[in-house]
Amino acid sequence: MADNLRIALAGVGTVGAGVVRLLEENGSLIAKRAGRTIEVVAVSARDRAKDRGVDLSAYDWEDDMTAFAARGDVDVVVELVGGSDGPALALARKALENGKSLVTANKAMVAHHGLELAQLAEQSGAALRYEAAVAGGIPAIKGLGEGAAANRIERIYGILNGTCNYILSEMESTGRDFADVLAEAQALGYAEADPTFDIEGVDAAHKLSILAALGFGTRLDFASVDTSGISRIRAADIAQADALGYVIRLIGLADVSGSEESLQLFQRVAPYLVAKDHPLAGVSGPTNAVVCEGNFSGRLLFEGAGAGDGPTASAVVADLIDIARGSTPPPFSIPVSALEETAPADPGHRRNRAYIRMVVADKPGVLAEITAAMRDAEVSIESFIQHGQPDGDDAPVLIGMVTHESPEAAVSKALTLLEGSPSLVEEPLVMRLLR
Ligand SMILES: NC(=O)C1=CN([C@@H]2O[C@H](COP(=O)(O)OP(=O)(O)OC[C@H]3O[C@@H](n4cnc5c(N)ncnc54)[C@H](O)[C@@H]3O)[C@@H](O)[C@H]2O)C=CC1
Ligand SMILES: N[C@@H](CC=O)C(=O)O
Ligand code: NA
Repeated sequence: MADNLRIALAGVGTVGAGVVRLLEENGSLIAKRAGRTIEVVAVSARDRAKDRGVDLSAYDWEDDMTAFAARGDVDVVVELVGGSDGPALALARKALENGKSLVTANKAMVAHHGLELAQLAEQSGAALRYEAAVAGGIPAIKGLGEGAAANRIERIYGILNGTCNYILSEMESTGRDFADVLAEAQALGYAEADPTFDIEGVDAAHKLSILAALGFGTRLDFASVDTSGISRIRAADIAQADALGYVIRLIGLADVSGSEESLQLFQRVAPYLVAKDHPLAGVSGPTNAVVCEGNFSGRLLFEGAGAGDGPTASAVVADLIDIARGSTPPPFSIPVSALEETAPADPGHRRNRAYIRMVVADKPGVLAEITAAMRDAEVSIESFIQHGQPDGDDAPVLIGMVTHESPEAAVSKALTLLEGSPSLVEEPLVMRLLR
């Protein structure tokens, strides 16, 4: 290996340009800490002529980024393109097969193909690092995989998507519309190329599945994450949650249960009501927070910027510094062959309090019908809010109720009993209360 750590950058968008800027500005400090200079050798992106606010003229340009995998003057390929498959995956596979280390911010690719890539890295002796893929600038991968390595991790949860957190907290503090705030999050560089990945919870599910594999030592299982997003949340839900003493946050939550021979993995991404005095309630804007509970460390909380060019570049370069130092543990902390198989846990027995929002016809008997369904499903209601309807006597009304703690299966049963009822103008929305 040459004295300098020679890197090739695939993708020079929000994060890639941030990496170039960071290496320019902090290069000599980083060289001292890493023990050698991190040198950009070549770059590749879709449009060579685009103004990115950084000068790329000193670097070789490759139109085809997969060429990096074959270059003798490249030690590490840094993949900042995105997409679970396509050119990013082709490059990642080739680079690792050829023994080049890979640093990536691509959670979609790691969630879908992380085990295959980790195996390729094990076979060729290359490093695979993905700190930027989970919770942006927060050292969550390092914290969980190294800092908490002595613990059995029992539960991981947190706020894993900056775009959704920005949207929810802006709606909360300004009363602005969902669409306006989403456009702003996109302009600020927080959102994915396809923002439905953010708002429908998929991006957070990618990250949660990675954290679960790393923290629990289980095989990655993105497909079984129970995923819902924030697109159905209205200003009225935020106002009702506020009146009840809660804020709404998109939460990722995972735990393992059962015996070593039959482990069950629970993974969910969904909007939750978070009590205003809970540490996650104060997390606003594009900030993320990751909580892990270790059997000796107790609760660890990592908080910081989850999206944006600077923080994400900081995580990418931290991985490069580890590679330059030769300090790279296995991608999932233990060899892929030692990761435990799990089955998806059945959430029906989980006991929660839940907020249920319904939009109902404003006519006699509707509330009786709803409360009868709750009674028949053995769900008891703790509080209930109904707002007056400004649009006239016949317009539908929005009601919100909070249940006492009950099994999720019971709430599902109540909603099944109400299915098809002419009293319900739209499908009810259930948000659980975070414990
Ligand atoms: N923006 C953020 O705050 C964060 C982004 N990430 C991840 O980092 C990666 C990059 O994200 P951004 O920089 O935001 O994206 P971006 O869209 O700003 O940049 C993507 C770059 O890849 C290039 N590219 C895309 N498709 C290509 C193709 N088919 N062939 C050649 N070049 C191609 C584009 O020209 C551009 O230079 C993604 O995996 C994203 O999920 C991770 C954490 C935070
Ligand atoms: N789109 C993502 C970017 C970082 O992972 C987010 O909003 O969190
Ligand atoms: Na991170």
